[in-house]
Amino acid sequence: MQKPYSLQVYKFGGASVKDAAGITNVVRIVREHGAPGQVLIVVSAMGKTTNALEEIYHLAFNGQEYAPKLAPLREYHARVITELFADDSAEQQEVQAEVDQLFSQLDQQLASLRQQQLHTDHYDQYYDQTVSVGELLSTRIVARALGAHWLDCRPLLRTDHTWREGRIDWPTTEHNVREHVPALLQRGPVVTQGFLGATPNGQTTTLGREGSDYTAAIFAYCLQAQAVTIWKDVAGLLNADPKFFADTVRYPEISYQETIEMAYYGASVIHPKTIKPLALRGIPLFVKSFLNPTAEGTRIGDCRHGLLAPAFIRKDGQCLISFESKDLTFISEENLEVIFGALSQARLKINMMQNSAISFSVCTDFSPYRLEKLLDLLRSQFTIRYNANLELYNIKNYDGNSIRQLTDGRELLLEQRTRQTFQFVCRATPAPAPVA
Ligand SMILES: Nc1ncnc2c1ncn2[C@@H]1O[C@H](COP(=O)(O)OP(=O)(O)O)[C@@H](O)[C@H]1O
Ligand SMILES: N[C@@H](CC(=O)OP(=O)(O)O)C(=O)O
Repeated sequence: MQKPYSLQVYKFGGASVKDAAGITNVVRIVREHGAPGQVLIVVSAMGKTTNALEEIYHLAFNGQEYAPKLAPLREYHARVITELFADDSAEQQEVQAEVDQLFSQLDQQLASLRQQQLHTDHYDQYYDQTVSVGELLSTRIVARALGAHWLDCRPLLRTDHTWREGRIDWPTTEHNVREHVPALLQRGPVVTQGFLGATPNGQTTTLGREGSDYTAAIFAYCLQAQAVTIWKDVAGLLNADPKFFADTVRYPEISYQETIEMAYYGASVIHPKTIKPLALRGIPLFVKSFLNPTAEGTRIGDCRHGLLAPAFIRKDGQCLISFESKDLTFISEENLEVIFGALSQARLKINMMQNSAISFSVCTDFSPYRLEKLLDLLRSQFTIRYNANLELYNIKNYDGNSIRQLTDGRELLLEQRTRQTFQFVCRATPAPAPVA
């Protein structure tokens, strides 16, 4: 397909903009290592800001004191601004004023939430209105440091009302992006927020934790970009998370299909929804190191390759839930329909499942609110037991050796294998050091 714009989309995550030195490095990458042509830069909240906002929001929602947690976040942003811009310069004052305004609005919102004592059904909706401020803050600072145009992505990225996991309305989003963004790009680099969208009536939504990679893919799809580069603190897409596994190997090139599966199973380096829009328009995705921007990294695209080194994917914070019929009746299609319906209503995603004659087990991400909702829906019909604080491991392209490396010494609570993937759930313990 003819690409009308020679556009690169860059995505910088929280780790790359965690402090003033990081933001200076981002500016250097865009200026010195950027490809010729236009560039759209998608930025996440600084460092662990989203986690901090989640905690602050949780306190306010539950009527608790949040101010002692909000103050350090405000100071953190102010410190970065002080270090990044010349003392008393106009740009320092302007960006500080923008950030002050966002913090004041946030404080008002939190104070009102704290008073209201809303039902937990509203938790996800107000979460989006609150936690989204992290990206508004970071992009104000990064845009100013780059001398780039700041773009509020929310009026463009239209979603439905699925709070915390807004589903993109593609035709409207594509129309909006194509109508507004090309003219801005002609004038220079544009900085916008990852992770955010908005409903038709303008309420902010978020796209799921770590969703900024997906935002980069959405813009790239709509604008038919040449490529997307996500800048990470690792050398590329590796066969395991180096924070938990020793001797990892980098994939220099890997197909969309392999990557989508790794991301789906929980390789947190790429948000799982990122790949599909890029694959649909044949846009390559580069994973590169912001610590070593000239290094090769990984190219993800429409390619063929031989057998890859086994990939080890670990997902923590898991919960194994077992349902048993109360009267020893078999787990039938009718029972499964009820269970699946309740899981969907409670917004619990199945990561692995298995059934036997009178019992059905699912492994999901642990969320106390959602689990409580599921129990409310099903406890009259089933005996339900669950274990939390578990880990789910997937070995893609496994062999006997890789299975032994990971399973030896562990008590497996659930296990399954297909031709390409070996999966198991076990209790959380320090991970062994396999690979290579
Ligand atoms: N297969 C993998 N290859 C590389 N990194 C991985 C992999 N799986 C998990 N990771 C983790 O992903 C991290 C980078 O992703 P993330 O922290 O989400 O980046 P950012 O927030 O900056 O976008 C790495 O530091 C690494 O610990
Ligand atoms: N800030 C959001 C969105 C995101 O994608 O962040 P990061 O790129 O740092 O993973 C989060 O932490 O979930």
